[in-house]
Amino acid sequence: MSLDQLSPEWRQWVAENVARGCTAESMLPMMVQGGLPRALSERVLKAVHGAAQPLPATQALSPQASLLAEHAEAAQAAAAGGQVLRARPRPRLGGNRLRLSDGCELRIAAQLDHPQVLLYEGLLRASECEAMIALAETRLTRSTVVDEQLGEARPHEHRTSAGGFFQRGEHALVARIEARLAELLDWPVENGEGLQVLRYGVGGEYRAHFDWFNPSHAGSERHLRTGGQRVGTCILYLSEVEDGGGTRFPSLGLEIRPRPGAVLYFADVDARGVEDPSTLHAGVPVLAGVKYIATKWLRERRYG
Ligand SMILES: O=C(O)CCC(=O)C(=O)O
Ligand SMILES: [Fe+2]
Repeated sequence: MSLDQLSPEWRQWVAENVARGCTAESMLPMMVQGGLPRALSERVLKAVHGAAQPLPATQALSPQASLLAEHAEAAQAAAAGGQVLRARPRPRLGGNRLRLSDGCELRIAAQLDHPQVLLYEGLLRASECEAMIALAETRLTRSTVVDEQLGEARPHEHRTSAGGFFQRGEHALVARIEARLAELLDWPVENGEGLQVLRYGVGGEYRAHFDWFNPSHAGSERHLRTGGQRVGTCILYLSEVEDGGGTRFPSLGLEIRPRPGAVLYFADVDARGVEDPSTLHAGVPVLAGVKYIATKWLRERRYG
């Protein structure tokens, strides 16, 4: 059957959207835009929309709890008249403790539903945090921000950190972290930007900003062309910071304090896939010590 020709991620996407009651007309453009051949997408949609029952999603890929929560959110969005524009990662929500296929054990430390924010502890061991810092140390340069009009990266007084980029899979450790995140968030490795390690000294900060590209800014176009919108952000905390250096969401009154090995995930878009202004966030100034984090932005589609 045509469904067998889809990757597990696409099978699950199809299953969820059929279960949500999305029409073939709304799903087809998203499949084609996501890189599936049109003829195959049409065959799949014909097959699934002809079926009396929604397709069961596989347990292994998505714990039931995660599916239910996501469905409830989508149902709410649909009830509010919203149409699902983009898919987004599906962070694992089931169970206080999670085990990934490479044996990594995590704990869900905090969860917020709107916007979707998850704090997982235990993504990295202490030795892995130290190894990431050591790998990055040789390539740290002054961080930049994207110019709103030109789309170019340039240093800015609002972002006083030093950073170093890693290509996807550049080192075994980088690849291992990427595989864990992909499994934890149920989002393909290929849709992720490379990991970026940031170092903030005392006074270093990243003032309030959005990670999504503002579609109304001229400079966003060239970024959106490759990989589409940023749909999720991962911040991996690599060091113990003596004082300050939290990640703060001013409109939520929420601040996450750095804890080595933990990862903060938040969805940059709401359940319909629309850029979410409540994700405004900042790296607050470091008051004592040094803050190291690794950031990964997840794109709507295959990136690079
Ligand atoms: O430093 C932080 O805690 C936040 C970093 C951040 O927002 C980013 O790199 O986009
Ligand atoms: Fe950010």
